[in-house]
Amino acid sequence: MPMLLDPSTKYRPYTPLNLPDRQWPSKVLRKAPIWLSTDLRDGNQALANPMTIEQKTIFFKTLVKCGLKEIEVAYPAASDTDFSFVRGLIEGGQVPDDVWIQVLTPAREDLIKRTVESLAGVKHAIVHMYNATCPCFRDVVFRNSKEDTIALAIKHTKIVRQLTDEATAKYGTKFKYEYSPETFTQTEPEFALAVCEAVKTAWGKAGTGEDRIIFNLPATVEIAPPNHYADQAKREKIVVCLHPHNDRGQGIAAAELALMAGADRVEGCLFGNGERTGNVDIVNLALNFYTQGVSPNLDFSDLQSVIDVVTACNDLPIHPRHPYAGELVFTAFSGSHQDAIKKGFEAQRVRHAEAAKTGEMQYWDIPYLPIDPADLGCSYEAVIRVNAQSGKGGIAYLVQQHLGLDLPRKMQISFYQVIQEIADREAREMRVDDITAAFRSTYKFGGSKYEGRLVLKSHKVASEPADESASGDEPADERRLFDGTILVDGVLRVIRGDGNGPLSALLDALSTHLDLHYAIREYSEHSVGEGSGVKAASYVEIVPNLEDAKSTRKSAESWWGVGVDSDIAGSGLRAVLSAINSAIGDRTLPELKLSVGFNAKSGQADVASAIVHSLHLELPRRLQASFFEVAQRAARETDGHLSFSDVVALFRETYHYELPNTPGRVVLRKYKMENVGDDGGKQLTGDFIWDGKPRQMVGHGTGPLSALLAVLNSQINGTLSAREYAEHSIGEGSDVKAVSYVELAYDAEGKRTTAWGVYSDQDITASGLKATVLATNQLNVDIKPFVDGQ
Ligand SMILES: CC(=O)SCCNC(=O)CCNC(=O)[C@H](O)C(C)(C)COP(=O)(O)OP(=O)(O)OC[C@H]1O[C@@H](n2cnc3c(N)ncnc32)[C@H](O)[C@@H]1OP(=O)(O)O
Ligand SMILES: CC(C)C(=O)C(=O)O
Repeated sequence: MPMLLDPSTKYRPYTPLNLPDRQWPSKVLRKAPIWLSTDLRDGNQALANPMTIEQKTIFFKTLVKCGLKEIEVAYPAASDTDFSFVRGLIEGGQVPDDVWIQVLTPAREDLIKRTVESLAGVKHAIVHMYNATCPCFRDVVFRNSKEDTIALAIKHTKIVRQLTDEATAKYGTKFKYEYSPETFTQTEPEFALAVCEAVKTAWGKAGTGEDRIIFNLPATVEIAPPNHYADQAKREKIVVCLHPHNDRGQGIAAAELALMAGADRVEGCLFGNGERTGNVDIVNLALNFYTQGVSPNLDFSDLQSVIDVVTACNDLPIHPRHPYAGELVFTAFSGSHQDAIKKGFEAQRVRHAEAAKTGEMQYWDIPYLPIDPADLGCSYEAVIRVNAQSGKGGIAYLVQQHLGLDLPRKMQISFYQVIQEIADREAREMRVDDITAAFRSTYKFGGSKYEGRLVLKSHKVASEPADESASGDEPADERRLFDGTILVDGVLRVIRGDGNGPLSALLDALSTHLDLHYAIREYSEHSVGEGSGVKAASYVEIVPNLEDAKSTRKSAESWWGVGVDSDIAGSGLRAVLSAINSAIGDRTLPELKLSVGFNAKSGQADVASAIVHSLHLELPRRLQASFFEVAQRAARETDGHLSFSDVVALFRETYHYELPNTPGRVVLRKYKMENVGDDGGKQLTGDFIWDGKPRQMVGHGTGPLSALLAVLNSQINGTLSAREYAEHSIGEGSDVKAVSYVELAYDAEGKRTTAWGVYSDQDITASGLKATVLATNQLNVDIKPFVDGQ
C-alpha cells in the first residue's frame, strides 16, 4: 500500500496551546534536574526477555555508582521476579541510605496492596501510581467518563495513602507519592490539571521539601513538537516530573524545553531504552548539561563500563552513532575533520599552557568534538580513524600520537599518499598499527625489522678548519669530516666524506663510495621526550643532485627520510640514509672491490671496509692510513695485487690480531687493578715476562693505561706514551667483546717511532692493556738490563 498523498485524511494534528506570554523559550538551563532511572521498570518491561534478578541487581548497582538517587526498581505486582527483586534489595541491605527506590502500580487495589507489600522495611520509597486520562483510553480502554476517571484516581490515591501510612507506622518508612496521568500528552490539558488537583487533595499531605507530591507528565506516546510539551510543564508547589518517550525522535528536546519551562525532575533510561522508540536518554541529557558547564550530578567518567552493563542486561546494542556513547561518535574519518581536530589539539595545547601561566580558565575548544572524550574515560585512540576519505592531517596526528613524530607539512603530504594508496587499493580502514607499520617500512624507521639496504652502524664527525685561502674576508666555516661504517646490502663498508656540515659530509661519502648523488632540499628537527631521555628527531627531503643548484632545488622528484637519535647529528644522518633508502629502491649499487698496489683504485676506506666486513673492526682513521701504507707496501713486494683475503691476513699478521702465540719481548700474563687514593688513581700489579724472565711489577697512573705505561717506562730507556686510544664493542648479547686500539709513541735518543696495537677481550680493561703491550712489542724499545733481586 502506498503512503497517503493526503495524510490529513487519516491523521489529526495536535491542538496547539495559545500562550502569548510564554517566557520559557528565553530561559537557560543552569541546574541539573532530579533524575529518576526507570531502566528497571519502563526499560525492563519493553524487553523481549525481561531481566533476571541477577541482571537487575548488577544494573541497580551500576545506577547507584553513576550517582542516581531515585531509581524505579520494579512493577512489583507484575511478576514474582519483580516482587522478589524488590524484596532482595531491601532484605539484602543493598539500598544506600540516600537512595529512594520507586515502584509503579496501576490504580487497582489488589495491585497497590501487593506493591506496597513489596516495600516492607525499606527506609525511603516512592510509590508511583498511574491511570490513563486521555479521551481514547477513557472511551476505549476503561469506558469511563471524565468524572469516573477522576474518581478512580482519587479512590486509589487514598488507598495508597492508607497503606503507606500503615507501613510508615510499622517500619518507619519515609514515603513520597508520585501520580501519573498516563497518556498526559493526549489528554486535554485542563482535564489533566483537574485530575492532578483532585489527586493532590486526596493525598492530603502534599507539603514542601521531601513532602512535595510528584506529578509526572508522561509523554506516553510523543504526539506533538517539544515546545508543546514544554508549554504544559507549569509548576505549583509540586515536583513537576517529565517522562518523555521518543516516538517523534524528540525525547531529548522535549525534556530540555520542558525543563526550561520549569519542570524539576526527569524520568528516563540509560541510552534511551524503553517502550517502542524508548524513554528519554538520561546519559544524553546529563552530558548535554555537562558540555554547557553544568554538573549533571551524575558520573559517567567510565562510560564504557556502563555501556557494557546496560547492553549485557538489555541484550540490545547501542547504535554506533548514539550521542556520546556510540562507538563512532568521537571518530573522524574525513580528512577535513581530522585536519581540524589535529589543529585544534595543537592550538589548545598552546592556549592551555598560556592560561596555566595567567591562571585563566583552560576551556575545551576543539573542532568537531563538543566534549573531551577523556572525561568519559575514552582515549583519543579512536578519535581519528583513517580510510580512503582521510587526509594528511589525521594521518600525521596518529603518527604524532603513536610515534612521537611531528612530521613537516610536505612530509605529511608525502606519507598521506602512501596511506591513501594502501587504503584505496585494499578498500579498508587503516588502523593505527597499519599506519605505524607503513610509516616504519616506508622510512626504514625503528629497528632491525624495518632496516633498509643502507644502515648506519657507527660514525664519527670531526671538524677541521676550512681552506683559509678560499675564504675571502669572512672568517672561514669549519669543514666536517664524516667517517662511518655502514651496512650496504649486508656488507659492512667504511665510507668517508667531507662537507660544510655532517649531512653534506655524509652525502659526499655516499657520492664517493656508492655513486649516489643527492642533495638536501629541506631539513627540520625537534626534540622527542623530556629530561635525560630526550632525543632528537630529524626530517630531510632529498633530491637528485643535478648539474646546477636551481634545477636541484626545483626537482619534481624527492624522497623524505626520518631519523631519531640521542645525538642531533646522528638523527640527521639517519634521516639522510632513510631518504636515500627510498630513493635507491632496488637499484644496483657498486660493489666493494679491492685494488691495492700498482695502478691502485682502492683508497684507505676500501681497505678499511675489508677489515670491518671480515673482522668487524672499525679502525680509527689514523690506523686506516697506517695499515693502508702497509698494504700498499705488501702489494708492491708481491705481484702488485692483493685480494680481499690477502688484506685481511695481512692485517692479522701486522698487528698479531687474534693469532695464537703472540711473539714479543714483553708479555702481560696476569694483572690486578686497584683504586688508590681519593682522586680515582689506579694501581696495576702485573705478572710480566720480560725477555723470557717472569717479573711481578707495580705501576701507578690516572687510569689503567697510564698505570701500565708507568711499569713499561720504568723498565726501558726512553719514553713510551699513548698517542691515540679508541674502543668499541663487537658482537651482541653474551658474546659481546671489547676491542681496543692503542697507538704508542716511543721517544728515545731524539727519535720518535710509533706503532699500533689491536686487541679484543671480553674485559674492556684487559683489551686496552693487551693492545698497549702489543704496540710496545711492535716498537724496538731499549729494555734496561735487569738487576737480580729487582
Ligand atoms: C505506559 C506504561 O508503561 S504503563 C505500565 C505498563 N506496564 C505493564 O503493563 C507491565 C506490567 N503489567 C502486568 O503485568 C499486567 O498487565 C498486570 C499484572 C498489571 C495486570 O494484569 P491483568 O490483570 O492480567 O490485566 P491486563 O494485563 O489485561 O491489563 C489490562 C487491565 O488493567 C486495566 N488497567 C490498565 N491500566 C490501568 C491502570 N493504570 N489502572 C487501573 N487499571 C488499569 C485495564 O483497563 C484492563 O482492565 P479490564 O481487564 O478490566 O478490561
Ligand atoms: C506509567 C507511565 C509513567 C508510563 O510509563 C508512560 O506513560 O510511559
